[in-house]
Amino acid sequence: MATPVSFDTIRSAPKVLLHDHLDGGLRPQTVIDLAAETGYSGLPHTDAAELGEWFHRAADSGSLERYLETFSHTVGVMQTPDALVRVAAECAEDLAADGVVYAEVRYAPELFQDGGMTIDEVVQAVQDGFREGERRVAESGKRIRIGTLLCAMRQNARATEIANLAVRYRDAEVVGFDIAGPEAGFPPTRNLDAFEYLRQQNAHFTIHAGEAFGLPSIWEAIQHCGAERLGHGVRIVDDIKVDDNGEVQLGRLASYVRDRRIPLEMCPSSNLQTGAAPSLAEHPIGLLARLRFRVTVNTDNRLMSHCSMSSEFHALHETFGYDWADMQWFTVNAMKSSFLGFDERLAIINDVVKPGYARLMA
Ligand SMILES: O=c1[nH]cnc2c1ncn2[C@H]1C[C@H](O)[C@@H](CO)O1
Ligand SMILES: [Zn+2]
Repeated sequence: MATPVSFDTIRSAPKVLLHDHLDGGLRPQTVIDLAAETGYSGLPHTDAAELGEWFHRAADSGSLERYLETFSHTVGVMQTPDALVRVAAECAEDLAADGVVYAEVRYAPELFQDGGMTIDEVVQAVQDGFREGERRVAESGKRIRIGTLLCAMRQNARATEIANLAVRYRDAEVVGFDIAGPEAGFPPTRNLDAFEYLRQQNAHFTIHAGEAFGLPSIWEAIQHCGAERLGHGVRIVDDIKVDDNGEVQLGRLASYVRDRRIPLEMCPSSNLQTGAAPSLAEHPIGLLARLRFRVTVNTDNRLMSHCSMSSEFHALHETFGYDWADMQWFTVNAMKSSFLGFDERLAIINDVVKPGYARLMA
């Protein structure tokens, strides 16, 4: 008989995470410890439970801009190499404890230079932290692999420099590039040089698009910039019509995204907080999964959204009735869409993901 689906059994299932921000996933106690160690005095609370609650409430703002304001505190305490090593190592441990077997964790190196670190020192510290975290996880008898994506912030003008950094560290588990930050007023085409450079280097990139802004942003990300995946991409539903009889009609852009199997890095809890979807029941993931878009499930910011891969899967199970087969589908979708090489993706799917779900479904 199949294992019943519950939060605890979902935690034991192998999961793959493609969209998680390093500076959005700190443990509240770590924020407090690092603030004390580094002399950061701006925290609204010094009790871990209260601080965790504060992040969640403050991020629950209905707007992406206000949601992003909460990052000033996490970024504020991540300005030394030691802080970055600790945050990255704990990130690997927390994800592994939640049953994540492969993750692509992203961050913007340019945000961590206030204390004088060079951009290379930032990347090296984060890489050291992830390797340390992977080692601790292996010691505990589990296994996780973490690739990183380097983000450039839309509002700054350093995309080409950060793209170059991603290429320089591509053989050290930096698997790709992204642009993040406020979407309205900062179209991805501002960074065309960076995307052109990455394509010439045969490098991988995703773009946050179609979260706070609609179809033009998605269209630019794919057709002008050449994004392989879409961060969020929820607004692709604006190009899908469902009539009163339930008949579905896809516009040209939605068809293109589905036909080309362009992965959607969907982050349901985050979308509820920024106002990109009104409720989980009305979240476009239901329709997009039913239409067999290449949907993946992600956390975005575990601290701000007070979530994990397991809590996202569990909420989706309760809302849409997704079962183990659906969770395996999301997980295989994610692994197929990762920026690892083909052989490595296949090995994780065949050796880890499929046997894990087979056990749960047996
Ligand atoms: O959902 C998001 N949309 C756009 N930008 C975001 C989102 N979540 C986090 N960020 C920003 C804030 C972080 O400081 C930055 C790099 O991780 O990315
Ligand atoms: Zn994001």
